[in-house]
Amino acid sequence: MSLLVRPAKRKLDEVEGQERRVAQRFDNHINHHHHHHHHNNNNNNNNNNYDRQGSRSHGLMRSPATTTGRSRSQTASVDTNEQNAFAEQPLADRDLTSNRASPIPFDSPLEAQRVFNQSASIVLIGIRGTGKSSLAVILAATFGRRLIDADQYFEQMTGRSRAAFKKEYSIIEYRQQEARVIDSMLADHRDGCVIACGPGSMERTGQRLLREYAKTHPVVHVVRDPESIQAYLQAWDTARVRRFLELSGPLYRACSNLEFFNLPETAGEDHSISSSNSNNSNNNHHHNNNSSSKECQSLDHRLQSSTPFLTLKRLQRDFLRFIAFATGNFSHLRKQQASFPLSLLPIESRTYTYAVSVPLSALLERELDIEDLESSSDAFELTIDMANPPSMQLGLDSAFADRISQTVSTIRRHIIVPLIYHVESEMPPRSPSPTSHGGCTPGHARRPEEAYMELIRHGLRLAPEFLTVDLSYSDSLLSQVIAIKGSTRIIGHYAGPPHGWDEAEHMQRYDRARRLGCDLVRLSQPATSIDDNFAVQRFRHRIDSLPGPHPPIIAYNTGLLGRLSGVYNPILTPVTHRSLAAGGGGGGGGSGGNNINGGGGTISSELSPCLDVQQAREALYASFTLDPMRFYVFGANTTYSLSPAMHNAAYKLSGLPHMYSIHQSPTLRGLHEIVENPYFGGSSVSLPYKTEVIPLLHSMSPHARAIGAVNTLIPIRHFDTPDLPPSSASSPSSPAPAWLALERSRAGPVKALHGDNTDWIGICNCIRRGLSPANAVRPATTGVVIGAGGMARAAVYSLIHLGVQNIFVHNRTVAKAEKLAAHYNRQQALYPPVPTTNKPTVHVLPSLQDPWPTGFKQPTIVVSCIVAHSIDGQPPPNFRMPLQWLESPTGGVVVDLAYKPLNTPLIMQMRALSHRGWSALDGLDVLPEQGFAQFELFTGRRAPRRLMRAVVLEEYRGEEGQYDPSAMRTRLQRLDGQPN
Ligand SMILES: O=C1C[C@@](O)(C(=O)O)C[C@@H](O)[C@@H]1O
Repeated sequence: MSLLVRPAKRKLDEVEGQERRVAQRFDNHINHHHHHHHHNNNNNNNNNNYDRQGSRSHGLMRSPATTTGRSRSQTASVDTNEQNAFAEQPLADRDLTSNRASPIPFDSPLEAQRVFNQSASIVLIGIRGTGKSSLAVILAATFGRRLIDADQYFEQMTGRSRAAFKKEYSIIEYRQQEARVIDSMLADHRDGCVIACGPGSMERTGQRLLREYAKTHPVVHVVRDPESIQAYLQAWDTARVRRFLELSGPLYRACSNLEFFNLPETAGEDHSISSSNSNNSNNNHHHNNNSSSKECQSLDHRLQSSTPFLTLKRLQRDFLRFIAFATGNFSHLRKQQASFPLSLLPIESRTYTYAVSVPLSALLERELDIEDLESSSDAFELTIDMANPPSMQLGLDSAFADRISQTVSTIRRHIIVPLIYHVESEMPPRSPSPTSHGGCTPGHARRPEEAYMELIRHGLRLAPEFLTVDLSYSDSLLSQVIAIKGSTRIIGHYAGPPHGWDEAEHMQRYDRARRLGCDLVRLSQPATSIDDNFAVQRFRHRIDSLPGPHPPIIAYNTGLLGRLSGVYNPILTPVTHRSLAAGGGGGGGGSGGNNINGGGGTISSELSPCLDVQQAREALYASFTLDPMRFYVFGANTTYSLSPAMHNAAYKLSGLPHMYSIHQSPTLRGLHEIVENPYFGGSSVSLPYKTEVIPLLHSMSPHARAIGAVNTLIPIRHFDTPDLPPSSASSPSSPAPAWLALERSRAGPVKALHGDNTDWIGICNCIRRGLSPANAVRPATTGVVIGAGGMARAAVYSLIHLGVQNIFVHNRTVAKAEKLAAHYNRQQALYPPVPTTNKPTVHVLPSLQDPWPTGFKQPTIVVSCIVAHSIDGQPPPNFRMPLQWLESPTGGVVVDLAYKPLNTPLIMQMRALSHRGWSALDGLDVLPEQGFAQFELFTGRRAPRRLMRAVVLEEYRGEEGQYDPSAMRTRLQRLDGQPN
């Protein structure tokens, strides 16, 4: 049949050609996005790029102007099939509810194993306006995958757009053609691609093929809030979008095995910038050039740096993390995890870890601060404590599913610890269906298997690190869950009535969970007496002494009487948080035993935790299980150090009785005084001892060794520890040494010292934060480091870690720069994970008058490591970047390590270039970032990041003691949702 157009060779070549354009599209896309949010802001970089590419039909997000243009041309010919969601003719409600909008009735839910080949193509599906295309571009650019857009593919294959095709042929012919196109699109691109499918691909054949594909490939349903979708589409109203989302949800969910909620960009900087610009656009239509640049200057002043082009940063981070969890491929994530040494250890290998347990109902009903909830706990447990609202559709209510997805995305944006997804097996009291089973709190009914399973299935789609499954359900349900767990680890969970830990029942339950394949087992029951706390300890010991490998056990008593066992349960004890206590105040005890917050269909339970992290930690120290330790910053001149304030505040918030103080000494010998103290916990090392201290060390981390400088000292108390890394340990990319997991808070004589370096982590994170997606590191990326001391060495190492292959060093004394370059060029062999083709090279830039070296791209990363204040009467160096090194068309990021003063000539220079895409970060940005890792190394606990940042900004005093609280507050707000 002539209708089934065979793809012409040339057309196919064009499709192939897309690959090469990905990077370009990415840059371009960033600008689109920027325009979209800040279209009145003439401050935009890269207008050329935008104009050059703007007319091409990418199906990417567009500026409002192009959006309107596109939707008009598109809708002119779109048929009435509801699956083409956003037709010009608004759909009548009748159309929306007609059964044609519902999924074809698959007889069973999609039971994909969610275990994928590493190179398996990733498919993104979703209605229009959810951001599939941006996400596809992010994935393609990050992993060098080929990008295929289903609508474009249709056009390449048939020589016509969908719309044109439908005009020319009958709807039946169109559907046949579409079936053929999607079949070849999926089948011919099974590996190495990112495939973005809009509503046009959701014809019946498409649904069937996608379902099939989802058995072996990640098929991600992309969801977004109706407001953002509406704003993007500029069509319909929000209520209608919402209804459409609800109706189409089941269809998309039936054809996908994963789900990502694309959060709106409203927080922090982006919000403040776009809102002030929109005011502007109303009033100053004619001279918006002027006013918007003025506006930007004043914003600039307030924000210290204006960074609208960083809009997609959070989305990029969120989505890449999601993909890592979803596919179980962590190689990309691992680099980021180096920022948090504890991330490199399996959580069950650490002792006394606590999971803050947060009910969904509380998150939906109240304004809770997720970073605050997470701070200092070791995992975040979301408990689904609400019933699935009755819905017209069978299965999980679409709007409820959206809310769960949105909540999970929001949590993940703010946390760095693992996420546990837990569905309460009990139904809220007013629910119908009172099928009672053993194991329930009296007065509550257990969720019916199918209702429970729906929520579990949905949870697995969100790829949490852990998911609990209630052991009171049948073997067949448990096996089903374990069969589709993918990369998620399953905690077999049972919270039952008091039975006695010495009786056979709990052991049988544990054995059953183990037999079925649970990765961990969690058992609890209310305590009826203090003695129950010792009984559970005996039970745990019995499990620990079982022969052979067996899943770790989490066992504790609930209720006020059971708190002691919660403190001593070694891994992942569920705990509550002060801010969840109903009346506030009163700590965990106040919320004692029940967590209800005024009904609302939530579950009240005596099984909710009634202990918080601080209380648990305090109990460990008060009972002499752990010891209060002493920490220091050691240097020749550390009087102004902000580290004591930063660390002490963090200890306090985390319930750690440690103390951090300044230890100043004119010689290295001063170190002995602090190390001799049996309570010595560790020390920051300041100038000038970062390299001098090396000969005193027993061992060094691979990072510190590669850099040749140390800023963190950790005491070694047990040489016999088998895990202790020998000095010549692992490569720089290897996981953290297991001894990190050992309890760090135990006093005793110090036998030796271990050295690490976290300065490079601080620099790395600041670069990452300031680098726009358009400047993502590629083989041609270059960076400049100013200075040649210990910090400069750390800076070069950061660039190497980020994958920069050509690093240029400038120093006033050229010989020192040459020494630094030689240090790294010599130890090339130290980077086994870097393929031989892209070993980094460090070059020297002898003079600021020189042109930028030919053959190299202009730098997009600059790190300045020179002190900006006068030392010993010497004038400050007043460094500025030579203009001929600042010609990067996409700007870049500057990190200036100085913080006295904050506004160095370099920072001022770069801030003035923000309209060209430059962002600037200073010493106050770097200090907390290196401090988080240090805190983890010192304490074996997660650092309360927001608090540490806040303390640094609050305690900072400029050269003359001046302090600008509002500027500092703004800086802090900008950091929301940027945990790394
Ligand atoms: O360089 C510094 C600054 C510091 O020494 C301080 O004085 O706060 C703390 C160190 O951890 C860090 O490497």
